[in-house]
Amino acid sequence: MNIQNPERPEPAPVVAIVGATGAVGIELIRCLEARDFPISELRLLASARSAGRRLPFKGREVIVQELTELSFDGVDYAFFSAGASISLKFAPFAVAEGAQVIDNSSAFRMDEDVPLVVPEANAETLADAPIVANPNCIAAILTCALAPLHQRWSITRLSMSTYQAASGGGAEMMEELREGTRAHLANEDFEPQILPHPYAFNVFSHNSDLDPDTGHNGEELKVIAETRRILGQPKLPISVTCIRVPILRAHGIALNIRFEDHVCQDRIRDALSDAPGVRLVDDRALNHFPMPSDASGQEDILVGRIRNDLGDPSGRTTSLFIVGDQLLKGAALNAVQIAETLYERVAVK
Ligand SMILES: NC(=O)C1=CN([C@@H]2O[C@H](COP(=O)(O)OP(=O)(O)OC[C@H]3O[C@@H](n4cnc5c(N)ncnc54)[C@H](OP(=O)(O)O)[C@@H]3O)[C@@H](O)[C@H]2O)C=CC1
Ligand SMILES: N[C@@H](CC(=O)OP(=O)(O)O)C(=O)O
Repeated sequence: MNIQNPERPEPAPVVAIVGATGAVGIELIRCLEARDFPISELRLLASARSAGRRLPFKGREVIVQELTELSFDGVDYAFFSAGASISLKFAPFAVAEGAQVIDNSSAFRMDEDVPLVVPEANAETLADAPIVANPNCIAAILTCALAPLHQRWSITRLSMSTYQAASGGGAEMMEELREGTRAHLANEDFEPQILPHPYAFNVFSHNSDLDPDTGHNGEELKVIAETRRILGQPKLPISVTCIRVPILRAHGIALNIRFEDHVCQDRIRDALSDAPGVRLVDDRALNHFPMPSDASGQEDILVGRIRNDLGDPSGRTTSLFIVGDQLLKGAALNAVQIAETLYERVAVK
């Protein structure tokens, strides 16, 4: 398939997506199309189960191929979105073929040689490196919303609880929520397959493995480590509790930010209202604040409920609520923004 864009330098890149049939993979295809990323060939890769499936791209259908070690011949950009073990095994083959890897999994995020990038927060760290990592979805949404504050004022502590949607767990978890809800409403038995608990009309601790020493789950530990790395503050105190909620799509974060000094709420509002990738939703009169139903399918992170934390008598803590579609800014959109920046660099050389 040749889809040449006459506005861009030739030849346009060959792009591969590993995990193209997954929740993130499908959004990657949509993002590449919506943002008109220059592509001469789109190679869609997944497991043998999906080989032969057809997925739409720019008014055509692209046939999904089984991922193998030989899948990366001639590939310029390889987006990996099929889990850490697949990235660890196959990214080296993509790199060996000269491809730029942009990895959505957790495989390389804490590797010092691999930039971990949210363009709004730390674009300056996007060095030329064969693999660039896309953060955990909560870390990406959080740091995108924090960037305009972090760039102006010194943050000395973060404390948060998350409200994580089914989409964070992929296509099968979304299906489990749909099916579990349908069965619950029909008063039928339903045995969860993906999650350890009934999902419909329920709320529980994030399903990642618990660390026996700290009692934190894997998601919480990733949020702490990755947020510190993206903000360039390796010792920033962060308290986090990650919770799974029965929402199909878009994660919420109830957040308290402590600054070094008092920062007036109007200045915080001003900083957020001008920030790229952020939309202020903070209407006290209408009690309208960020919601997953407003954030789903949107590129922007919604931020609101901005107020002084009355629990901190020093007046240095601000409370707010963030909601972002983690399939977009937490994954596909962020990855495509990284690729766009890298491609622009190549194009001007
Ligand atoms: N969901 C989210 O919000 C976020 C996810 N991520 C990361 O992105 C990755 C994908 O997540 P998500 O899309 O949600 O997951 P899904 O379960 O929805 O999709 C998984 C994808 O991986 C493919 N896959 C699985 N096993 C293999 C294999 N052996 N060989 C080739 N392809 C395989 C699947 O193909 P098939 O259909 O053939 O089984 C499918 O395309 C994960 O690493 C996740 O941690 C990162 C940030 C946010
Ligand atoms: N763990 C997130 C999704 C995600 O970002 O995963 P990972 O950090 O493994 O890529 C969720 O369950 O909602």
